[in-house]
Amino acid sequence: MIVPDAENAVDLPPAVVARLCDRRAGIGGDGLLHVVRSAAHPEARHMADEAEWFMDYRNADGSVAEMCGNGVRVFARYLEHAGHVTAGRLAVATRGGVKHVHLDKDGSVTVAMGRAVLAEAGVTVTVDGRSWPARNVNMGNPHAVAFVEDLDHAGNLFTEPPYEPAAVYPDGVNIEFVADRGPRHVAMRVHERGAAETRSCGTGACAVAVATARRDGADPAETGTPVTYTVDVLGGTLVITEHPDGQIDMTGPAVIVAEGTVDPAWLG
Ligand SMILES: N[C@@H](CCC[C@H](N)C(=O)O)C(=O)O
Repeated sequence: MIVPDAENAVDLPPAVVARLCDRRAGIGGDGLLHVVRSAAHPEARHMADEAEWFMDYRNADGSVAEMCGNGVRVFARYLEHAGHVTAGRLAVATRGGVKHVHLDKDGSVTVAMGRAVLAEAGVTVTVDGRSWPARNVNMGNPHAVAFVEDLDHAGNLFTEPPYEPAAVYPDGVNIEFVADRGPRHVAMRVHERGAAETRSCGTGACAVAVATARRDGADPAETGTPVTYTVDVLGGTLVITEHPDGQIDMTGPAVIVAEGTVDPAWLG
């Protein structure tokens, strides 16, 4: 859900965000993108020279997250739709730093996601009596990537699958389950921190692509050749390329599906 508020005048405490994102009592969403001018937001003022707009991202439960990969692509789509930018390249400020986005003429949106950080300390994730080791990948936000034979083995994902040691992720984690679909082609399901199962997670898809590449013995830093993975998510397909310098590009569609106004009395 996108809330335009250029001058940062709308108060969005966690309870209001959670209510707006509630699919029964509110509008419904996996998260909320508060669209604010960087200069008008205390957390983004230092990025204002580089990026005019700040994506103040909140998870569906009202918690704050560092980054949202799909969010930043649809954020750019909204800026174009509202006439703030034209197609082409633009910079968006996020809590994970400034991200460069390209609005392609074919309707797809590519974002330069930065580098993945892979940590040695992983966890073991358990669902319905099955356990898998999960790779620890940070994309600005934390991920645990588990390779499974069958995506159904991830269960219903209504609640967060238990993992240990819990201390590896003191701020919580997004958990991806990955199954092979073909050469450099995988499918994933995700349980997102602060949102439960979602139909796509962009930072998650990047974490999955990098973890899969390393599992497959592919490292662009070593070969000097970019590596591209197609990642199927429940909501569609994302294409992830890791370059020799570690930079990751993510491409996929971004569509605004509806617009409306919220009754301020309800919001109050
Ligand atoms: N739930 C995530 C933030 C949102 C990630 C997102 N869906 C994406 O597309 O990257 C978190 O708390 O880190």
